[in-house]
Amino acid sequence: MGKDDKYAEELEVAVRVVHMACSLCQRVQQKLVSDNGGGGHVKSKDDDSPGYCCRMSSSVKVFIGDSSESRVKNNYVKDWSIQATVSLILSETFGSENVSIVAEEDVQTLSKADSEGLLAAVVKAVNECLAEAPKYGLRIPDGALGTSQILEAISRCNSSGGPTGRHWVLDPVDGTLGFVRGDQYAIALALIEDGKVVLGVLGCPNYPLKKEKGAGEAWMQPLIHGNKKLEWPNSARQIRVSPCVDPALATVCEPVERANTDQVLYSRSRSDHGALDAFTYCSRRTEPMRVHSMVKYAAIACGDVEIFMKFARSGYKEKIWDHAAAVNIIEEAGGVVTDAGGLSLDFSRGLYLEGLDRGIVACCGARLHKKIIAAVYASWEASNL
Ligand SMILES: Nc1ncnc2c1ncn2[C@@H]1O[C@H](COP(=O)(O)OS(=O)(=O)O)[C@@H](OP(=O)(O)O)[C@H]1O
Ligand SMILES: [Mg+2]
Ligand SMILES: [Mg+2]
Ligand SMILES: [Mg+2]
Repeated sequence: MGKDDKYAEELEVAVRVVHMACSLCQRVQQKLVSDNGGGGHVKSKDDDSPGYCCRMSSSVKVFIGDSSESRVKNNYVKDWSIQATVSLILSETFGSENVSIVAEEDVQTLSKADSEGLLAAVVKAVNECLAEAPKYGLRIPDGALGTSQILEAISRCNSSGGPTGRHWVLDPVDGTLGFVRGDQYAIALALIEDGKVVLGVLGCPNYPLKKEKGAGEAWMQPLIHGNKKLEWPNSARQIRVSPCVDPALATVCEPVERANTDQVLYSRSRSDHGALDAFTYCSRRTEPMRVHSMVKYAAIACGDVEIFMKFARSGYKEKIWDHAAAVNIIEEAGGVVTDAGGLSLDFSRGLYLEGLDRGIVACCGARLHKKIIAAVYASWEASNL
């Protein structure tokens, strides 16, 4: 989160609306986990790619895979609901003509004739969520909202960002698999102005709060379940990245799903060239911390781990909503995030992180980052010999 006064109102609203979204997600996840007896039914993509299955409740069978056809849409009710809620609150606060939103979910599936049930569920969830808004100190539209208003709110999030102007960037729920497993997920809202991320808020309802340190311009605070005085920013405490500069002592944070990461650079670096292996190099001390979602970045920002590297498989283009809020928080907490070539991520070129060199390297500080980039180069060059 940037604390620049220029964005004080935006940050205030972003924190509050992400709180509301967390509250919605917690209700849904608790029900999900209790219905399926603990979330342990979900198989990973590694086990059964691409169409592994998960039982969400006694009556619903869920298929999750890489293609949208195999997703069970019910699981996206919360995503659409959060997207609608954020869109409505931002429009109400700043005026819809001033609000441009880039967000993950589209409205097509929901608008189809056979999606009446889904749409009804979204309308119900949004109205329930909005009813809580005053407790979070947020202004809401008058009266209960109907389907057309909610569809409109979701479809308004159709901006594709770009190099000029202000654009909100939203991932309503990041880490879908973590969510259905009853595990880690995140709600991510950022503001980009003229191509730069100027504030980011990450809601991580299942991430434990423990560290008592910090001095940066990033904060973490416990989730507050809407009461008259939302204790933001009073109950927030500043966070700071780990001071570690030695790769041999650093802990790496990894995705849970190996299918989401390259394994290209990873396996190349493990070939017989005797090359420095960037991955083993920086994970000698402990086992990697494997968590779903942008919580990986949050873990660096608050000093729990030191390194996160993501080298997506070739052909996969990273979307800005999967990184914007988290990158801002790491940087404000003293960390560094670049591509594998050492250049800053470019949020100014639309929906995707265009021009990304191989992948993303996030570290707790510049000194460690420099060493990791050098290690990645060494692995890369050796593997291309
Ligand atoms: N093939 C592939 N390669 C790389 N990245 C992908 C891929 N497919 C999906 N995604 C994006 O990854 C987001 C989830 O990543 P995670 O780090 O949470 O994955 S993991 O659950 O820890 O394995 C996930 O975000 P959400 O859709 O918001 O959950 C996707 O944006
Ligand atoms: Mg995501
Ligand atoms: Mg998402
Ligand atoms: Mg998704």
